[in-house]
Amino acid sequence: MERTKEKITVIAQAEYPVAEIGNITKKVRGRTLLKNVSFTVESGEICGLLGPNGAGKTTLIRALTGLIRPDSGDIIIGGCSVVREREAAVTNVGAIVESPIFFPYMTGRENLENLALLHPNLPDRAARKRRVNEVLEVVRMDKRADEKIKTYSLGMKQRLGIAQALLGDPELLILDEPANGLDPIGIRELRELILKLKTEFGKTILVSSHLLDELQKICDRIVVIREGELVFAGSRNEMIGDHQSLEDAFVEMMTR
Ligand SMILES: Nc1ncnc2c1ncn2[C@@H]1O[C@H](COP(=O)(O)OP(=O)(O)OP(=O)(O)O)[C@@H](O)[C@H]1O
Repeated sequence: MERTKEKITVIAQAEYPVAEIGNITKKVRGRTLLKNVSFTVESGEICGLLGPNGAGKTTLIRALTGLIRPDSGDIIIGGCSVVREREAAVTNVGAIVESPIFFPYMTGRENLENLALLHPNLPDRAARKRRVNEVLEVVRMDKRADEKIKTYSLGMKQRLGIAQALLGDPELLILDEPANGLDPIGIRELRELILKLKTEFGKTILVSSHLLDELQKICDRIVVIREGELVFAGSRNEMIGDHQSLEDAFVEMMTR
């Protein structure tokens, strides 16, 4: 009997998208930043969000994290509406939006323990300490956790940012331009971490970047927006089609 129940839960999880963006429009001072954007992010996938400068990627990510409210349409994350049940919906999301901000004179661990106070599912000190240890290990920052942030490289800060995003064990992890400013070693470490989060921890990840080679290496699906409108949503291989690379396909799509 118990086994049947477990099975049903697993099937149900796999059947529904982790995030459903349904026809969202956002206007600011008469200007349309997002226009009827719809797509889904499926469970366990890495979805790349692409678009030229000013396309609306960060605006879309701000809507997904509940920082701004769409004028129309809805976003459902983990079954909860960001518009109608904002708090419940955003507990299903962990995000780094551009470079994460930490207190430089505190250690990585102290910063995370502070941020863990914001999570309702980490009610006591022992639970917070345990979770902070876990996420530090996942991002391979456990050995440097007791050093001050001001001694960290950008790559280490980005990994700590991902650790912060994982604190609440979210269904959906959103990374806005996480590779910005990283050197090739930092980019490789970040790529390995993102892939590990998918394969070992089953995370669903939405990642925006202008580094199309990187997205080609890690993404299962691609969503492209331009001037606030969706121009493509499909598998990475569908997007590449007959082109040599994702970059070629993207440039062709943008100049068509
Ligand atoms: N609060 C705001 N008020 C007015 N315009 C805004 C506001 N926020 C963003 N914009 C404009 O909306 C457009 C989309 O911005 P957004 O930051 O979402 O683009 P992006 O795709 O993330 O760009 P980039 O790749 O350069 O980071 C830009 O033209 C930007 O100037």
